[in-house]
Amino acid sequence: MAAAAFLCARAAAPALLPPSRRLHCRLLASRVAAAAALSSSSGEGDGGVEFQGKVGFLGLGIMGAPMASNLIKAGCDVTVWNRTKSKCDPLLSLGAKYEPSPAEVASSCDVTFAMLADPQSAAEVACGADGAAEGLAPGKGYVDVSTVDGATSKLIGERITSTGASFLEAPVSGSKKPAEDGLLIFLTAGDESLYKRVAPLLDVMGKSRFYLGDVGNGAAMKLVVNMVMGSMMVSFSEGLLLSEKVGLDPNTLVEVISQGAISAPMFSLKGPSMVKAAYPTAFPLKHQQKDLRLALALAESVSQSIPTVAAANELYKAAKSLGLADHDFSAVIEALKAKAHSSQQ
Ligand SMILES: NC(=O)C1=CN([C@@H]2O[C@H](COP(=O)(O)OP(=O)(O)OC[C@H]3O[C@@H](n4cnc5c(N)ncnc54)[C@H](OP(=O)(O)O)[C@@H]3O)[C@@H](O)[C@H]2O)C=CC1
Ligand SMILES: O=CCCC(=O)O
Repeated sequence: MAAAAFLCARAAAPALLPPSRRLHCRLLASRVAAAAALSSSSGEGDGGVEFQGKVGFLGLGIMGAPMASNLIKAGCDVTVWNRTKSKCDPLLSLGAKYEPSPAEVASSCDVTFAMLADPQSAAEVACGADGAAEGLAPGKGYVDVSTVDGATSKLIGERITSTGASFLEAPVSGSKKPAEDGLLIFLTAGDESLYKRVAPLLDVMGKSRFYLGDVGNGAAMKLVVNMVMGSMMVSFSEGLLLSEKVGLDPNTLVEVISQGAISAPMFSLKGPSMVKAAYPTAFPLKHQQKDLRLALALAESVSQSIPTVAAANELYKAAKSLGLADHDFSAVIEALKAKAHSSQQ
């Protein structure tokens, strides 16, 4: 059965909240104006929207740090934890509190977000020793925004709900810059009341949110989006290299693409630095390859053939073996260059 889905753009968010709700997390200044405009029609008298409760954040990498930072800047009471403790320091300077384990964060907060690297780390932080589940209890919520497969998400969800707490999966579309700008797209599934409860927080960190039904649907949507993105990047890389080889200026190709039907922000954003063989990391190549691996398993589970993705995955694997795992995923072009070089010899 197709998942029931609904989308809420940010400006519509305050209308979801009962007028009586008094939440303690003030929205960013830019959002207060939108909230105030809506509050006059929804009956909210104070012109602001607040979240009631303390917010935990586990995992302060490229994505987690700016997301937590936006919550703090919006006035939320945020407690952080990261495996490498030093990454907490910039957040502590902004006013965050620190707890020494995921369990202690979850126990001291009403809602805890997790933004971890992969299925293994997401499961470990949620369900392992001193993991978040050990600090959860009825009335609390756990929101996993990492990109994982549906089976891992379900496993995490079962452990979380066994404590009496609620679980929402909410992977994000959008990279480092949208995370910094509070413009992510949340692909949520799981407990719908938790979804409604954390909506004001999602609206601080993102520009839109989809509720997709049962746990697993958010993970699946995210993997489908990222498998398209990973294949697009490979195709774009092939185009850049071919244009150069036949004597065209690849910068002109980037410009031509930007004006036509296949225009995409990703090409305009990454193209100019790819031409210069520079790959400043926004989305690490190792995570893109992880997502292709998970998308291939998802396709296999329903006997769907995705040969383009399978071919793209091999190139990302080759790029990893060239030592490019921590570079931006656009560095996959280097695997194509290496292939061309070895076939010339
Ligand atoms: N970067 C992007 O553009 C986007 C990424 N994503 C997804 O978001 C997630 C995070 O991505 P991103 O922030 O880029 O990744 P990073 O690699 O920058 O951060 C990964 C985080 O996971 C933590 N971590 C890794 N392994 C463990 C472990 N075994 N135990 C505890 N913590 C661990 C890291 O801790 P430590 O600091 O100690 O290493 C760090 O906090 C991934 O699932 C990714 O696919 C989704 C959308 C966009
Ligand atoms: O998972 C990473 C997604 C990156 C993006 O959407 O730009």
